Amino acid sequence: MSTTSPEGGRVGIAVRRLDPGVPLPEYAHPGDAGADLCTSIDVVLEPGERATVPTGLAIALPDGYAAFVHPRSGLAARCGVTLVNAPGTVDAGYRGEIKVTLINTDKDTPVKFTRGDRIAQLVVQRVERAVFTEAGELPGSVRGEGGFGSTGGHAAQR
Ligand SMILES: O=c1ccn([C@H]2C[C@H](O)[C@@H](COP(=O)(O)OP(=O)(O)OP(=O)(O)O)O2)c(=O)[nH]1
Ligand SMILES: [Mg+2]
Repeated sequence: MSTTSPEGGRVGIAVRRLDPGVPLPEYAHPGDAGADLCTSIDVVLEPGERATVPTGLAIALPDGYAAFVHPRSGLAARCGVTLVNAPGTVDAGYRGEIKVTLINTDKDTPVKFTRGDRIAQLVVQRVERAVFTEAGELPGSVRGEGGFGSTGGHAAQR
């Protein structure tokens, strides 16, 4: 099966279930950018704890694509659960299991996930490969070297 043949205008991605009971990534609505990923295990995150959680899935992305593991905003807002490495990058050549490194940022409340719960979302994107060429000087720009808050307006400074 080709991973590059578009299906209904979408890119086709081969998915291997390492755990036969887990669902494939699924878009909850038409037009969603992220397809939900589920945990293949039961896991409890104590306050402040992180864990790398298996999804039971491996994928083969076509060359020129990458997939990014993003947090779910509902989990972040309701429970304080996010990803340590948001967004996680899944390379086109990666054939291992997709894993999700969750952290419970809440100070008091443990969060329990049961096998099959949606824990993150996968955004598939085309990506450019760059050629990095050393240069003694860079072309000028309006921003120049200003960064890291150079435009001001940070709450902590008020
Ligand atoms: O949230 C994530 C992030 C990465 N990966 C997998 C896919 C990716 O292709 C591989 C390597 O990720 P990354 O390059 O971010 O990690 P690294 O620490 O640089 O490892 P490596 O030395 O293997 O590149 O790990 C996941 O399953 N989930
Ligand atoms: Mg890497």
